[in-house]
Amino acid sequence: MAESSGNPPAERIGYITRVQSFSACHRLHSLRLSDEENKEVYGKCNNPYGHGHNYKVEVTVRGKIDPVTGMVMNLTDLKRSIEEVIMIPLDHKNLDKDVPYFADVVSTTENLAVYIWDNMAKALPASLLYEIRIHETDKNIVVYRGE
Ligand SMILES: Nc1nc2c(c(=O)[nH]1)N=C([C@H](O)[C@H](O)COP(=O)(O)OP(=O)(O)OP(=O)(O)O)CN2
Ligand SMILES: [Zn+2]
Repeated sequence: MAESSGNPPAERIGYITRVQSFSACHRLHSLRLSDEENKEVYGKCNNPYGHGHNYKVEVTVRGKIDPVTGMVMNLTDLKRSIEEVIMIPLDHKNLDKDVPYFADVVSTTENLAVYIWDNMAKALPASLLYEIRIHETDKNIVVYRGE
């Protein structure tokens, strides 16, 4: 039987990440630019008919490793929050037409990360959310940590 030192074990901080992919289409178009300026700024991504991505999102939470359960939080609970915050509103949707937030916000991956952060932060226990990392393509990755 391990000897207990009598002092409570030091608090250990852990980071856990759950990965979720979803498919959606969008068009990069700013209401604050003219059609010409939009074409200039966004190029092929301003195509009026849009284009799609298979986004891969990594949701990371940071917190104390509970000395009783051994968990920062139950990944099953994180999975449920991801279903509510990401899959139901975003999967197989047109971000610009089906998601009210993007009616007047350009659906860049940066803004998508902010959207997911803001809604995930409401769904999780306070101050657990650490990072949203979105792979828009194999080559384009965006990270947001609530700043
Ligand atoms: N800062 C940002 N720039 C761009 C974004 C973005 O969200 N933030 N998004 C796009 C387009 O959505 C586009 O679909 C992604 O770019 P694309 O050239 O299609 O993808 P790749 O760079 O991976 O393509 P390769 O041709 O294989 O390099 C553009 N810019
Ligand atoms: Zn795109």
